[in-house]
Amino acid sequence: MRILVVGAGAIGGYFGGRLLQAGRDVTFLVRPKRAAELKAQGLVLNSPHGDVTLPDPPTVLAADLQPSFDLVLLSCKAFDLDDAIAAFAPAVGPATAILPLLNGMAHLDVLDRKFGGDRVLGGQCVVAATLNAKREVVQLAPMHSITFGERDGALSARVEAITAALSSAMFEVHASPAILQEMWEKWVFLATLAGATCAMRAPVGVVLAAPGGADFILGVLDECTAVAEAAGYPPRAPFLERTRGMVTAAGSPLTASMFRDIQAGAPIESEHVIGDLIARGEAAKTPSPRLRVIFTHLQAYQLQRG
Ligand SMILES: NC(=O)C1=CN([C@@H]2O[C@H](COP(=O)(O)OP(=O)(O)OC[C@H]3O[C@@H](n4cnc5c(N)ncnc54)[C@H](OP(=O)(O)O)[C@@H]3O)[C@@H](O)[C@H]2O)C=CC1
Ligand SMILES: CC(C)(CO)C(=O)C(=O)O
Repeated sequence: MRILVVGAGAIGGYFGGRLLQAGRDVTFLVRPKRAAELKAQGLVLNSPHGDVTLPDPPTVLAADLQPSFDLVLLSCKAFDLDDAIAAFAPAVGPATAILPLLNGMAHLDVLDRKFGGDRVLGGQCVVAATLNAKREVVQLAPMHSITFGERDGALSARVEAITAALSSAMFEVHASPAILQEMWEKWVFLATLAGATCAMRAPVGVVLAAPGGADFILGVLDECTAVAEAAGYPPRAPFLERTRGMVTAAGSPLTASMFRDIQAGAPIESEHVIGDLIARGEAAKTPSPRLRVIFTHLQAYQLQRG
């Protein structure tokens, strides 16, 4: 299976790197600066599962991209989605499947409009990864999984083929018959975690130690849950139990990738992760007052970045 990984940042570099390490046919669609970095130093993964340097990984620039690939693994940030779509579109043929790993949901509509819903799978990943100053991929915690599936729940032949192609590359792969539900739950978790830790500029444990911290985090979780319910994807009880446990664990160092982006002064996916949730809630007459404050705070950060 020919796999095009769009972007070689934190998650694209991590999952694409593990696939390459496992001998899969992987090419990274990158921009010139990242192409030069990968050429010079290889793709370096620093990970609790073992460090590896993959010298001279296969890369391609948008201008040189030829049809067609079997699978596009989309790993850009939401604010780069339009550019990324323009870049990888030539790689998409009649049988290409597009598997996005972005947080949030709105990218599915954008991909559907451009390529047609039949080509677009649902997907999400769980990993904590970042690029360090040397532009190496650093995995910050052991968890690493990709969950994906047909949005109508079918266990199709291409889902089986993609499962086989992604398997045995160190990370977990789950083919899900309920991928939209899983994406909504991931969104609820991520929006709670990113919203609360970014607004308070502190990991979960520190927020909890502050007066009103637990009420604040659980209030954000309730608001995100209410929006998911209004959208027809009520989070399931085991998910809520697990999530409540994670966001109320005393002393927890847990943060979100958005928190790391703010610490680095980088752009953030505030519209995609928080703004879109508020908008969907308002459309369903489900107000999210805490999320609105968080969103204003995040947009003020974005404005100050210029
Ligand atoms: N980091 C994490 O731990 C997790 C992140 N996520 C989600 O995954 C998504 C990606 O996040 P993350 O990996 O952290 O982001 P990064 O910024 O680390 O990586 C995104 C990469 O996409 C590349 N890119 C953007 N546009 C293009 C383009 N037109 N052509 C080629 N490459 C392009 C960027 O390239 P360039 O270097 O040239 O800018 C960059 O390397 C987000 O939606 C995030 O919320 C989900 C789970 C965990
Ligand atoms: C919550 C987490 C770590 C799970 O993968 C994530 O998606 C993020 O930080 O962006």
